[in-house]
Amino acid sequence: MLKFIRSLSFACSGIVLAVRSQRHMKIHTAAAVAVCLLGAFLPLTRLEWAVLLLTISVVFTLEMVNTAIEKTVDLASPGIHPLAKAAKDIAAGAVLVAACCAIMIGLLILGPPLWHFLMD
Ligand SMILES: Nc1ncnc2c1ncn2[C@@H]1O[C@H](COP(=O)(O)OP(=O)(O)OP(=O)(O)O)[C@@H](O)[C@H]1O
Repeated sequence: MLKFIRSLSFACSGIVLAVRSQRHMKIHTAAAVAVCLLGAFLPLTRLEWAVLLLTISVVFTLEMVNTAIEKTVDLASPGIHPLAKAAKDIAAGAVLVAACCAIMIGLLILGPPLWHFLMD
């Protein structure tokens, strides 16, 4: 049990470190808070909330994995290397794919009820 709590605290400090040190994590956090606040004012179904939360978690997870890959590459290959570039660019590309899909999902779910709310 004590080992589990220790592992949990290391994982939590990893989240805090990622949010504090990574500009993109701050942007994702601000976007996630804005989406949740907006969602709280709109009549969303449980399924829509589930999709929004899943989407937010995918973006956060990929950004943290991207950061971990960047740090591992910097440690393993401090000099310039084409494989280091490929690893970092592919990891960053994964975040970009998730972020673009998240924007589209957000528009699909929040767009119509927000439109009704503003037009009524
Ligand atoms: N060791 C390296 N060898 C070759 N190219 C690299 C190397 N390190 C970084 N690059 C190139 O420079 C780009 C920027 O790398 P950097 O480590 O600054 O990440 P970043 O995208 O600025 O991330 P962040 O701002 O989140 O720290 C990479 O995407 C890659 O194309």
